[in-house]
Amino acid sequence: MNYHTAPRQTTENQTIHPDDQTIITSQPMPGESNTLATFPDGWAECMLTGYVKKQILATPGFPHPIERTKEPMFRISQTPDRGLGMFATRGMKTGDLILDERPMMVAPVLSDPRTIVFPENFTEDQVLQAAIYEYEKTLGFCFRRMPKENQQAFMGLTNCHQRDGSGTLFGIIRTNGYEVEGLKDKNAQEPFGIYTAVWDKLSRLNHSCSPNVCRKWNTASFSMQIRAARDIEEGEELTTAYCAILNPAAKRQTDLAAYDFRCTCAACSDPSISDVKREGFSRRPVLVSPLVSKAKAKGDWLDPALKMLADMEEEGVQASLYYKATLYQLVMACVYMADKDRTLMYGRKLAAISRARGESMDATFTSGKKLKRLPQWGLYRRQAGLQVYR
Ligand SMILES: C[S@@+](CC[C@H](N)C(=O)[O-])C[C@H]1O[C@@H](n2cnc3c(N)ncnc32)[C@H](O)[C@@H]1O
Repeated sequence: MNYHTAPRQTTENQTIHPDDQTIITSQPMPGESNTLATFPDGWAECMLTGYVKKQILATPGFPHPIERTKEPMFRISQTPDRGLGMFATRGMKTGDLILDERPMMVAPVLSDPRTIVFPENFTEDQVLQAAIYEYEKTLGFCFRRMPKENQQAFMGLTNCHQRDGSGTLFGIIRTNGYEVEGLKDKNAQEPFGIYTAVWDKLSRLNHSCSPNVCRKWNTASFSMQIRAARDIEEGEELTTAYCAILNPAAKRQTDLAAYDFRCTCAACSDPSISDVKREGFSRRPVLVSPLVSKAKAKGDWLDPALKMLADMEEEGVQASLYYKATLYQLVMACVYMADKDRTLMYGRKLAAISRARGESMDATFTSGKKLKRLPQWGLYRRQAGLQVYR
């Protein structure tokens, strides 16, 4: 594989590389003399294309410092049955920041075998093995640039791909990597052209199909944040999702096979009820503006969304986008009913889950004054209603 190793000098960031050239670079660039002690937010050794490097450097605010919590929010310790895990060291509210961390390494999810020339008589299997061998070799260059502390932390992570020919570094990446949303090659064709990253601490999060944290990548700070997806008690294990949580249990187990464990969470242990509920979450009722629909009883506007919200909370799927969408629907129904107290109550929940997801929201639904300025606020006077489709 052809690649360019960029020196760790700040001036190196001025070098323009061709879009499709693979580069090994440190980002944010710490400069040659820095160590983790003198550059405490850390940096990632990255294997990426010239195109992605340009995107990173052009991100407004890059390199923004990472955000720190006032007190430590977690510890890493042994679980009874799933190796190490992260645990809350204090009670938290939805949206609270738990950790903002820069990765140790960023690399393509898969190396693209189409960029390598193999002997014509190679079988498909030989091509795959040779591509993995080449990829492992290139990852080695990335790895050797890491500070000693990170090399040790990286090699100490779990590797559940020790017997499938993955190679040690690739095996650790496959076990511990989270996709870095936002970094994508110019002509990305998944699974090629997308990126994954490995963290010292965040890679200790175990999986749950009812996760209690949301993850959010931020290119400006070149870091991933986790925040509480619901209220969390001190001592609770912090969990994230390694797969799409609204899929049926059987599909989730198939996706999790890549991590070499069977999920035994409540939803997987008794999927008959959970599967039906989760399937329904993605077909939630739709509310239509009162201007285009006939008046209905107020309960018809609110009850389906309230029932959906309660079911989602019982299933523990607050980290799903549909939870936020249901809350938004509830807030809008309360707006159309001119029910200020309930608008603000659900508005605060909506603001908290938006914070948890790392999505900004203005104060329209959390401040009585701002709410009055919302054009929809006056619409209830027109005596219409919200049509509910099921
Ligand atoms: C990213 S690591 C998570 C941290 C890991 N427990 C450790 O000790 O480093 C992923 C590995 O943790 C284990 N794991 C994660 N979630 C699990 C779960 N819900 N049940 C059983 N094992 C799990 C599996 O061995 C999986 O391959």
